[in-house]
Amino acid sequence: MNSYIKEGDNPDITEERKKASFNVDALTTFYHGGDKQLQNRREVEKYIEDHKELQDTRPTPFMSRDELIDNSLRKIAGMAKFNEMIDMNNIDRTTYFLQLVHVRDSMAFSLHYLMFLPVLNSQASPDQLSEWLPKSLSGTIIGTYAQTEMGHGTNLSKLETTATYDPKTSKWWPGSLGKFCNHAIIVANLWTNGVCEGPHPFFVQIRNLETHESLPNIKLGDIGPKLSLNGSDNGYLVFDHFRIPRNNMLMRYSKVLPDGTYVKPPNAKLAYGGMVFVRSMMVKDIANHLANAVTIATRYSCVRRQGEMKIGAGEVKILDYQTQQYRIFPFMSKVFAFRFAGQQLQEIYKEISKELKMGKLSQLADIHALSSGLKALVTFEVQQGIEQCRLACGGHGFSHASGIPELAAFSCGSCTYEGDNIVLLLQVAKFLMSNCTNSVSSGVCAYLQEKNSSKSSDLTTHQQYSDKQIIQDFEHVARKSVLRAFDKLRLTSQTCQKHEAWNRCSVELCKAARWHVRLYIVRNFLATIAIAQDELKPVLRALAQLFIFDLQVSNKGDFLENGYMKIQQIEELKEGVWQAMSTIRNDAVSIVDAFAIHEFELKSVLGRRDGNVYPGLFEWAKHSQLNKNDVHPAFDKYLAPIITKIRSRM
Ligand SMILES: CCCCCCCC/C=C\CCCCCC(=O)SCCNC(=O)CCNC(=O)[C@H](O)C(C)(C)COP(=O)(O)OP(=O)(O)OC[C@H]1O[C@@H](n2cnc3c(N)ncnc32)[C@H](O)[C@@H]1OP(=O)(O)O
Ligand SMILES: Cc1cc2nc3c(=O)[nH]c(=O)nc-3n(C[C@H](O)[C@H](O)[C@H](O)COP(=O)(O)OP(=O)(O)OC[C@H]3O[C@@H](n4cnc5c(N)ncnc54)[C@H](O)[C@@H]3O)c2cc1C
Repeated sequence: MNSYIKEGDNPDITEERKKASFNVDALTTFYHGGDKQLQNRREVEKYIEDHKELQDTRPTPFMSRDELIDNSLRKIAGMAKFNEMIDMNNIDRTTYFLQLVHVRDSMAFSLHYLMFLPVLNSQASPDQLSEWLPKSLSGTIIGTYAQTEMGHGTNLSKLETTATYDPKTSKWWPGSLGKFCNHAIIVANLWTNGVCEGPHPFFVQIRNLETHESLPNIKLGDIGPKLSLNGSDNGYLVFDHFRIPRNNMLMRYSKVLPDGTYVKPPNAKLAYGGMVFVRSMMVKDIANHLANAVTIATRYSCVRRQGEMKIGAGEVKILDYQTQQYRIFPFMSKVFAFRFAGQQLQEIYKEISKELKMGKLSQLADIHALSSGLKALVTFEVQQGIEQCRLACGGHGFSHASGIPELAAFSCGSCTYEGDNIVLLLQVAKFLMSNCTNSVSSGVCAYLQEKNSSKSSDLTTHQQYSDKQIIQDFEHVARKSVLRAFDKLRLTSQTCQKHEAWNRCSVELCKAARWHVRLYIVRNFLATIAIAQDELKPVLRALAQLFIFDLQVSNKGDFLENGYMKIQQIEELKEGVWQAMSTIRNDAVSIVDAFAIHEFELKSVLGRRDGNVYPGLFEWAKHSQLNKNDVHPAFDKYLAPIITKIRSRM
């Protein structure tokens, strides 16, 4: 019996659950990475269900900004009582606990956990750690990561905040900076002995630890309402010749000696490690936001009946329209593709950061390129997918009752923070160009050196399209795109300066970077489902085929070029798309059930597990302040006098 089926559920959604062709719990375990991860999730969910002080007092879309901040801090204060759930030895459970308490409200301490602690941990010297880490873990030190300025976020080399050894700019954007944190890791250009040594991180106290007032020569404030994340006080910080001790420069890798001598790090970019960490963590997390949106759109599409396919036969579930399936299912498949890529990226990051800690830097460029590429491509695709899921829900999708507007607003920030996506794709392109010049490329770039690649695809039918053939075809397209950009850059560089040539080729370079990342995702998706248990292979294969075939059909020009594929082969791939969607249709609700997203996270009337949407919408509307009185006071105040005057003249 499917554990998702319960008494009182909407009959349409129950009918869907009875169609499942696979074991939902088995897919949940596979999707979440095993029993231990699942147990972590269940513990956290039960814990929060049992502790009201960790829950929202009312749906957050009805809250003002002050209420959001209050709600966020109340839950943080509540969490402080439950520090048994903050276990640095069980990061997965701790991260989920933080995420399920705050969901998409972005709590006032996001940056403390997401960047301040990791950067301190990785950039501070052992002595600095022993002094600052215990207070930072206990919460007496609350920090943020303040790198971006009003005038500079991307171009770190031109940061105007200077840290002059013994010698005015504003930091702008950092989360929690405005009102709540009392410390910050400040990234500033270091000047010592009259030389600029580039961006470096500094540990800076910014508020009085007793009164919490801004320290002298520091101005702090909130930057104002944003598209989302309004539960966080993204702020500004103005330094005016603020002095800090030499020892407040994080000195694990580089140092300034008492006489001002600068000791170089093994690699200047080790100082950027915090950004690589967050980019590596973000991908799996942002894929989960797409999983939320796909869950909402899929479940709602099974309880929403609209229009008759056959006159007189009664209105159909909108998920029976092929167009509705095509709006949702490709993004359902992307949830798996991006989650598996994000999972793999976190594993790679963990391995490489161990090597970096031991001073082995050979993989630094690789992890920078991989984390930048996946962050740039996945955040953009997720933003597109959440919007399609909103559109799939029609008018109710536009209401905060659906949960989708909050998801859309939250996810789109990820295309900008932690590095603008275009800027990061250009970083991947730099990495690729340098691998084009290498005589031998290893790892993720080995395909660039393939000299005897096939001149045409040997795809026959989509049923027989093997993993090997798929990867060969994607390697062909990615290699062609990268080498075309390389040749364009080489030729352009013969007619103008290097930086101008780079700019004139930058669109092609971004296209090449995207194909490189897509190849990585496709390869990883196929490898991941190859190790799944047999009973899950059919549904996972259908999802992988949908992801891959739709990607090829949507970019058919790249596959048709130079006759690599024939139009008949593209038509064959289209058939594969329709076939995959038809296979997925009967399992759609069970696939999203397998994401096992708790109602606290989904925050959606349309996507609720029981499918009882319409009664739920009325319950939701009762929270509106406008419904406190039948006649709104503003009517009596402004409109009634005018209407009375008009009537008196009639
Ligand atoms: C659990 C997950 C939770 C997810 C979220 C939860 C919700 C929380 C809500 C909100 C959180 C928001 C957090 C956001 C925090 C921030 O936004 S922090 C600020 C982020 N800022 C950036 O990312 C700035 C982007 N700009 C840059 O990184 C650099 O300026 C640049 C890469 C664009 C350019 O670097 P630059 O040094 O100026 O010049 P280049 O010549 O391009 O690079 C020189 C060489 O250095 C290599 N490199 C560059 N960056 C890195 C790096 N990070 N790591 C390693 N190597 C790097 C680059 O490849 C060049 O190498 P070569 O010389 O060998 O080619
Ligand atoms: C929700 C949110 C939270 C944030 N939290 C923090 C935080 O906690 N700490 C922190 O330090 N920062 C934070 N930031 C700032 C964020 O990191 C920057 O906004 C981001 O790095 C982009 O930099 P920018 O704003 O300077 O954009 P810009 O670089 O000004 O981007 C504007 C446009 O210029 C283009 N562009 C810029 N440079 C180039 C180039 N070299 N080549 C081609 N095109 C280019 C971009 O592609 C983009 O289209 C946050 C931002 C947001 C939205």
